[in-house]
Amino acid sequence: MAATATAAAAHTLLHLAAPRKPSAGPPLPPTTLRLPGRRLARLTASCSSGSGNNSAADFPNPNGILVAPPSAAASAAAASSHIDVDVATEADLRENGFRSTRRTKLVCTVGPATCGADELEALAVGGMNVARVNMCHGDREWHRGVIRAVRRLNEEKGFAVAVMMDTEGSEIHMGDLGGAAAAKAEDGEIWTFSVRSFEAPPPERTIHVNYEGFAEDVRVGDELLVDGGMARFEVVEKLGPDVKCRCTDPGLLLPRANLTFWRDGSIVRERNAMLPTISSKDWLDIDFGISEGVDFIAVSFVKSAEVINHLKSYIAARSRGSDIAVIAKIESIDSLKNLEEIIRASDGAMVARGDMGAQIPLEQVPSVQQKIVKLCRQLNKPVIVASQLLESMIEYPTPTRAEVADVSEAVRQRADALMLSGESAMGRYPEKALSVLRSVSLRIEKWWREEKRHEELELKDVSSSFSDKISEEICISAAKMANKLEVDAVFVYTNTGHMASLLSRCRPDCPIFAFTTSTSVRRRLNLQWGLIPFRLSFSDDMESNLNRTFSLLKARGMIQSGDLVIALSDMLQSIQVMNVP
Ligand SMILES: Nc1ncnc2c1ncn2[C@@H]1O[C@H](COP(=O)(O)OP(=O)(O)OP(=O)(O)O)[C@@H](O)[C@H]1O
Ligand SMILES: CC(=O)C(=O)O
Ligand SMILES: [K+]
Ligand SMILES: [Mg+2]
Repeated sequence: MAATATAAAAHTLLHLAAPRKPSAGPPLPPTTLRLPGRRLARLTASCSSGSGNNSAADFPNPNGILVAPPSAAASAAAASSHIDVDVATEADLRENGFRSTRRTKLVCTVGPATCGADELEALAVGGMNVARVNMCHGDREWHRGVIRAVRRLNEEKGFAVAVMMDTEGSEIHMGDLGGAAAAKAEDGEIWTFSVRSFEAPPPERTIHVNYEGFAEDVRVGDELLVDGGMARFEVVEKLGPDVKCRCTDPGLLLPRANLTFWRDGSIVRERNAMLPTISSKDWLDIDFGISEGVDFIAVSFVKSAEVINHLKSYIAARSRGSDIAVIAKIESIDSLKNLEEIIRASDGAMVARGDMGAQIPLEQVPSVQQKIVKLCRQLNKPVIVASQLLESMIEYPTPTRAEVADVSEAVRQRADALMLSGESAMGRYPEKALSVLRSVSLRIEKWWREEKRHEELELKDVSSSFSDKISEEICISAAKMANKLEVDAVFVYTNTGHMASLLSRCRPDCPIFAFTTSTSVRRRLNLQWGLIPFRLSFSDDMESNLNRTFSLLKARGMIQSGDLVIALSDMLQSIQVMNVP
């Protein structure tokens, strides 16, 4: 790896054998920090004449983001066919400048409000990194349509949206209300909860329950909570398969809402705990997900690491060389008991606050969230904070102050990703909700950097092999150097994505450009904090990789001469600091 430094570039190689402190290397040119954002914003504002490859991003959309018109995107892609970057990320780069691109990733649940091609495209343009489909709702044909529409969007319009399939899991929930959007339960009303199946629509004030042991297990006097307390009932009478309940807290019943029952102030779980985490229907859904090539499978109501290991071997056996990542949803008491082993076994985790809030007292949810986010970062697993982030936006076009504060806190905790549920699945303002997540993330991330609140989080060793340990130490050092030298970006060349995730774990001040040869690794990296994934074919020769990357990115106006960059690769295990020639 001879450093054939270009005359213009100060080029430092830090070899492992003879490590030198960054300050001991040849002097770097003064770090005149550029503001590529301003430069590019000006450029794009005036480049309708089409200055070279920059003409790809000239369209202000209603969200104020610059997007490529399809034809220009296609021609830009053809012009630099060796590097792929998501068009929405490229727009973010141009709008905000690359030091200020959004680091927090955004997951949107797709539902009836967003399953059309235009709505999906609007979400992709608005910054959706991952589209989630929830197998609790809709049938496989519906989900197939959504997954294929996302793939088409990626292929035809240049996005890199990943797909997450979320399993139904076998917790107790209500039926689908015979197609009604919701039902209202009023104080004092008597409702029947029954294990009978009904022809749609069910009789008035009657709710189907999916759990056969329900009528056996509840007792008169038990409290029945819908969606963790959105409505509350008391069991007054048992009549064979029917359970009569009086509404004690009025509320809205949504299709397939989760049910829990409580006795003497504790949740009743004996039989519930016997249900398998992955039901037969879930296995069929998983087969479906594998055959449709989803990027992530999120497992609902995980209880132990065992089920994650089982699923991972199942996926490996069903699809050799598959890149499907398994996300553990932390939403049950058992998952909290076995938290560390579950997260270690998984490829990532979700703080599923909806069901979690039905199983533990609500006031414990915030501290549990913080604990899970921290632990995931320690163990180098991406973590998603989910549910009710902007709940009021299901109906209203602006969030409450409290919701904005909640989103800010998740961003401040440096969670990898935030998720929309009902807001994007069936709300009235999916795009607005997404744009609130985007703008709050950007603002809080900027505030954090300006305040230089580098939290002194001591990162524990996560690697088992010596070679992985070297990678880990390189990433920690590179992130420290990046902050101290105020570099513009870290470039990482990675085949598996591992080195990119180790860098993301350090949460450096600058963005991380992650180059990988595989489209599926690239989509998977979309869930991780601060990573800007590119697809690029590269070789073992770092010198030529760098030169090629520089010229490709320069041609697209994404970097310019003089930008200060740290480059890493998982082939060479080296750190290089250089200015873009
Ligand atoms: N594919 C779909 N078809 C119809 N409605 C949907 C669909 N996906 C989501 N929804 C609606 O959006 C709401 C929120 O969706 P989401 O899947 O995030 O929530 P959830 O059902 O509470 O999640 P989970 O079951 O994983 O805990 C659902 O309650 C449902 O009403
Ligand atoms: C997302 C989810 O499953 C929950 O919050 O319960
Ligand atoms: K689910
Ligand atoms: Mg849930």
